Amino acid sequence: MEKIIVHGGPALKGTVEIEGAKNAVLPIQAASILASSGKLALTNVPALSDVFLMNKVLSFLNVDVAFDRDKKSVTFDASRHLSSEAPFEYVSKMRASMVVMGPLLARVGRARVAMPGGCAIGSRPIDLHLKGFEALGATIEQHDGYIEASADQLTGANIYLDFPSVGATENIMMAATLAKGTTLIENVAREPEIVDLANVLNKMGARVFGAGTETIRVEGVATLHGCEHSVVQDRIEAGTFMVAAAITGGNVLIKDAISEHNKPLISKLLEMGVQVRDEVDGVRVIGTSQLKPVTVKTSPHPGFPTDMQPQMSVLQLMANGTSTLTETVFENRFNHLDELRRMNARFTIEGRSVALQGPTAFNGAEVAATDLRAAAALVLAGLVANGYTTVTNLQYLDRGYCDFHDKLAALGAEIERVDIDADVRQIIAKRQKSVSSNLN
Ligand SMILES: CC(=O)N[C@H]1[C@@H](OP(=O)(O)OP(=O)(O)OC[C@H]2O[C@@H](n3ccc(=O)[nH]c3=O)[C@H](O)[C@@H]2O)O[C@H](CO)[C@@H](O)[C@@H]1O
Ligand SMILES: C=C(OP(=O)(O)O)C(=O)O
Repeated sequence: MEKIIVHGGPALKGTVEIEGAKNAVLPIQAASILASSGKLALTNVPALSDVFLMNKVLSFLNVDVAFDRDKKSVTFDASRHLSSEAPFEYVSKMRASMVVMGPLLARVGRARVAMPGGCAIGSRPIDLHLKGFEALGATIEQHDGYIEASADQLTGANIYLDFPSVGATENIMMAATLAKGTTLIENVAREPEIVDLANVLNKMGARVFGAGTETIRVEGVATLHGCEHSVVQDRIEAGTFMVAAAITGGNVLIKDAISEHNKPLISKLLEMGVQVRDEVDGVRVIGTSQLKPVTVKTSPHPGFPTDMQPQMSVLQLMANGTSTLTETVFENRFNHLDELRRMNARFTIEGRSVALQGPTAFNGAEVAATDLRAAAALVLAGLVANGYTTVTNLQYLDRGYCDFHDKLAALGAEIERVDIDADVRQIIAKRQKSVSSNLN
């Protein structure tokens, strides 16, 4: 078992590099299915467990996948005959593998995908994805824990999403690229990752208009081909390092971060008294010892991102006074707070809101991550806690952060990642060696 051990104290200083966005690359990987000729060649690909898993799903579907970790690149060739089934083994591990469904329907005319379950942060239904496919003319059936969608030829339609779901927008947009006629999708998600996906689809020969606004229009084309693309920077990783700089009273340049993508977070940091400024090669964040309390409410982009909520709660707990935080996107995304309580955090939850009582003198403790951003939040609290904090369940962290502890250590944090089992194996091996040398 691996653990991160962090000793609180040092103010972070220096420059940190950000990877390509997990939430952009995953649907773009799935989009490779749409290319019946040529290769889709991606650069700025983060080495994350979710990215590896999506590569496995695509290989299973008979897409040829070549990943180069050193070059941070991956190439997909989907020109062969493709299979249409994404089994439970994958979908249960990563909900985002659902986004193969739209591309499969469009390219193969059939998709059989294991029904995704909920996860720690919420029940996460997929009704909007399915309604969209049905509107495009697909027949949807559910058997033995699988969703089966089929259509000889998808046909353009007008679709209104009840909620601007990121995954549903991506799935429907991809399905519509090869549909006959025009599809109008209203009340869509407007996240930067949607824009990145639309850019790739257009490079592949699709005709997608309006990504980044509330309405997307897709004019169907007959076929799509490969292309080259560099994945957009990860605004959530960038935001996490912004909070790390702010929380420790540090001075950090987040290289190549796009401030436009992090406006809602930056606006809250400024309100708290943190200095944030655009520089030629990124965004600089300079902390303050006098953090002011703020009110934060998550909502779909361009609102405050739910994926920054757990990290933000740690910063709010450091402010001089009571802050409030309301989670409107997921129904169960306060799990990290119970762990933070073990580190001395004081708060009161009422429904979807929490009153966070600052300032907090965090104490080091043994804590366990419950999900991806909870893992990051616990490490952040450890950066300012008295003594040592040990964070376990790092499989969650690895879904979305690459070399997180190394990047923090390079900024001056006293942090280490240890493999307890490897240490135990080493101790046993050493003992065995000394026993055998005593016997000789
Ligand atoms: C891989 C990826 O990009 N993940 C992101 C994506 O997840 P994901 O695409 O799953 O998130 P959605 O935007 O779809 O979900 C938002 C809300 O809508 C609900 N909903 C969604 C679909 C549906 O058919 N029915 C329904 O009720 C969900 O339960 C949730 O409460 O957007 C989330 C919201 O910004 C982020 O937290 C995730 O990091
Ligand atoms: C919730 C997240 O991701 P996913 O939708 O992949 O679970 C996240 O990135 O914080």
